[in-house]
Amino acid sequence: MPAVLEIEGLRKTYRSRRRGTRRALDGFDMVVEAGQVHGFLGPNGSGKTTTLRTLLGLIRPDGGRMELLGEQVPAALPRVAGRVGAIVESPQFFPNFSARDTLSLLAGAGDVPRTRVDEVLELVGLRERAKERVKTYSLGMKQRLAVASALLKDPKLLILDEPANGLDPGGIREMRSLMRDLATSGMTVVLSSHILGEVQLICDSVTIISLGRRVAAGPVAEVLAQHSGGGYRVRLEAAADLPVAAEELVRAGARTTVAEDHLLVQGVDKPASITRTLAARDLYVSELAPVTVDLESVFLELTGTAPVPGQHRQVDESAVPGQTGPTQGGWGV
Ligand SMILES: Nc1ncnc2c1ncn2[C@@H]1O[C@H](COP(=O)(O)OP(=O)(O)OP(=O)(O)O)[C@@H](O)[C@H]1O
Repeated sequence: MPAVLEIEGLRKTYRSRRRGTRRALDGFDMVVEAGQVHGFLGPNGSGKTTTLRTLLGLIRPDGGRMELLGEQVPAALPRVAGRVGAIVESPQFFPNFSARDTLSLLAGAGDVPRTRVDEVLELVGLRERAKERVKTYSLGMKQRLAVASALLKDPKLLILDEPANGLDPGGIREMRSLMRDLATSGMTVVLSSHILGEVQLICDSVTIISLGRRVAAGPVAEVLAQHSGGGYRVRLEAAADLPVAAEELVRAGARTTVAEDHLLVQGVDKPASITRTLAARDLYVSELAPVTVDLESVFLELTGTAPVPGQHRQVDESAVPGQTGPTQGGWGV
């Protein structure tokens, strides 16, 4: 399978008087093969958005090589832009326009035949409600409208930054089947996400980024198999004791990671040694279970941090300068 997205040694350091120097990407590599749904995973601030925005020419990198659809970017962006659809910011729509008006306007601006508007409305499941005003739409419908806008040019590659963000379980399910349908139709989909269970369900392959570097990549099953280190999930009667308990277990020789409400403990031969170590310090275990390996535990092991729901985006993230109109976040139309 040819690669439709290839990044090698990407580097980016932000320098600002107010926030000082921050190295966002530190020699990052990524490869996405054609026809896949590829999950791009990483904790808050690990460099996902910087990567996607750099690929799309919205940020200038300090070094590295990037290719989209076999052409070097940013130099070839004017040539490849028509074949890449992307949503990297929350799109803004005119609230009094309908979905059809919104897409017709974008189609007109992007030299896209009007017949494509009905096609994409059908694809994202908005045809029935296409004449209603956007302000009456649920968040899930607005997300689907955003995807529809990115699909207008019938892209070969679709890049979505946190497409399931803020959606209820029904909306997430709809987004999941939409991604799968698009991949079945031959499109390659790259989605950044912190909803790991979701990624495990819909993605063929993943790249995990931590502190601006790739820490794991490959087909989901392979990444899981390579990191089947197992271990135990440990909960305590008082969650406030987790950091102290982690210190004790590390002192006793176990590899221990602190998550929001539990510890992941690895490198112990018997679970009894965990309870014994902790009880000796008056720390009482309320639950101790072997970890079945899923993406969440691999992610935790590799990045040392649990994804925090609802905190995937930097609150201080700056807007893309110079973008106006109904789809601020849309690109490639
Ligand atoms: N405009 C900016 N100026 C200065 N630092 C920035 C800027 N944008 C991002 N950063 C910093 O660069 C690092 C990577 O941020 P980035 O937004 O790419 O991560 P992310 O993985 O997308 O995180 P999130 O999931 O929270 O959006 C973070 O330390 C962040 O604070």
